[in-house]
Amino acid sequence: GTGLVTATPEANDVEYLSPVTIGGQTLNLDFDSGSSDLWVFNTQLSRAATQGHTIYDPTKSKTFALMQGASFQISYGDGSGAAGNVGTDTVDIGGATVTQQAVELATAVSRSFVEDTNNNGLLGLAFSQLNTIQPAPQKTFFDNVKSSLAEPLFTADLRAQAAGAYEFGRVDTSKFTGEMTWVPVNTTDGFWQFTSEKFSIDGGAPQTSTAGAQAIADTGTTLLLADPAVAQAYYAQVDGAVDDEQQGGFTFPCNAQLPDLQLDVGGTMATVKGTDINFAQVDDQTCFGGLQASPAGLQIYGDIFFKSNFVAFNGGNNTLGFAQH
Ligand SMILES: O=C(CCCl)NNC1=[NH+]CCN1
Repeated sequence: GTGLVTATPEANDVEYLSPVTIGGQTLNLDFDSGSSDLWVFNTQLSRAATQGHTIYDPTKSKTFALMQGASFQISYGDGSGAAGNVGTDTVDIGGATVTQQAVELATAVSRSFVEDTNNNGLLGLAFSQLNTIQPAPQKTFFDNVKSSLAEPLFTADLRAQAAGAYEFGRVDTSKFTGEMTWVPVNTTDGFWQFTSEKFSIDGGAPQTSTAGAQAIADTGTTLLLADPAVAQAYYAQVDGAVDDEQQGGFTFPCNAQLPDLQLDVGGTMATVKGTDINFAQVDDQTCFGGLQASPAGLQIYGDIFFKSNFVAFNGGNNTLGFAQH
């Protein structure tokens, strides 16, 4: 089978939310290819924490079962996190269905999740080895649904300030232009990880940032966090750009002409449109860059990258497909 859901951007495209039906109850969740837990806001959380949120009530589901003695605790690259207990229930995403999917019920969530009232939980789409359930890690929705899909893959079609889609089981070739390039994924760390060591600016001469530099395809991260050499070289081409510690990264005059950026994905260059690199206004003249330096050694290609690139995640042969859209 297949499954298709809309991916609706929040303000400033900070994240994208998609409807998921759990035991007959539909919540909007953030699909996150950079983590591997499915957790939801639910009736166990305090009234203060759930104010404004849509919550899952396991007592109202005919198909819910508690996973005795199981718990989870997750923290994300941005410092946010959640923890709680675990059950199983029937999970449906646009027609693709898993019975007895591990559904993690938060009993504590960090402030940023409480404040983001459109976000009612996360659905992890990285590899199951990263699942945080104890005493025994559980499989992601994609791992569970994969064998029932027409093709063992899902695609992310995220758009700048417009509705996009996640699709399970097929590559809709009408969603992109040109050819799709497939690259091998290194699953050792549990991410959709690939080599990305070259870059060019506005189609200029390719430069190497760091030999062997790795990147992950991460729909759960808002920005494009690249090797510091990439960010330095890019903003050197933008008049008035500065690395502003107070703002927490590179800013530039909002009327700046932003060049396109090419990044290699497993050896083939993918383009990130300059227009997508203007992330958000931070004061009347100043804008904050969608491209920033990655703090760790790992590059994290988040939603900014996906706005220019349609990406297919193939769990059958552990490859990633990229195409401009
Ligand atoms: O945690 C990460 C980075 C993995 Cl290296 N991505 N996923 C995510 N979910 C919420 C914030 N960020």
